[in-house]
Amino acid sequence: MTIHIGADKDDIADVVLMPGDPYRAKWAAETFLTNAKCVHEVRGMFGFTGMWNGNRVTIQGSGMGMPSMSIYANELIRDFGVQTLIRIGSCGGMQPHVKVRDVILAMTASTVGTPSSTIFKELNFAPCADYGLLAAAAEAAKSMDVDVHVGGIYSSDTFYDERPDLNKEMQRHGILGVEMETAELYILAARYGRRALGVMTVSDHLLTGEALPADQRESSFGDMIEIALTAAFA
Ligand SMILES: O=P(O)(O)O[C@H]1O[C@H](CO)[C@@H](O)[C@H]1O
Ligand SMILES: O=c1cc[nH]c(=O)[nH]1
Repeated sequence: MTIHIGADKDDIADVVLMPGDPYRAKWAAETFLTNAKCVHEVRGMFGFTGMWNGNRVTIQGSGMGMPSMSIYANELIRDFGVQTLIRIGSCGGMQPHVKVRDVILAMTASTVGTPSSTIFKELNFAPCADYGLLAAAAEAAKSMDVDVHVGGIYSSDTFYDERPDLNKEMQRHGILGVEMETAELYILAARYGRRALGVMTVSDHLLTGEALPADQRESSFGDMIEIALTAAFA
């Protein structure tokens, strides 16, 4: 049990899926897992543990933004011994060929800064996905006939952006989408020798202004969850 995760150590599986939205965690657990049990609800940031295809899985909300992700990922890794962490998030599309509801597999996550920036100082560390998870997720998406893109994403510190020039530079350099957590997840996985991947569904588009409503962001992104589960146990 930690300050932010009120579960016993045995309640958390070795594989954890992490949506930003705790209600996406609830929906995913109820939809994809058998015998899903809510293992804690500290701050309403639910954790559920259940079975998928004979494998034990936890789905734990991360909250929004890298400081929140850092708290949950640190505790999952350091206190609960979690080995595989897969973000199942939403993101904004940044390229014309990336459409709303497409799935993005984040090979890398560029940032302005993360909670870990203070330790890197002048270094520009390159946060990247675990290759095995990335390859397995790409294979799963292909076999499911999902519209998937593999490439770089941008993990922003802000949702309401006062620096539109940063998004423009990311777009100019081929970045596929923007979200707010993956870079710090990749850095923590690298630091502690764990496997991590960011799988995101495009919920809105920076070029077209399209945007899905909150209820669809919570409970309709099933393809990415199936991709994440398949990759975790490939
Ligand atoms: O839908 P989630 O997983 O929370 O992800 C995205 O949505 C939130 C912003 O609305 C940020 O957390 C961003 O990363
Ligand atoms: O962080 C996010 C998430 C979804 N859409 C965005 O534009 N940004």
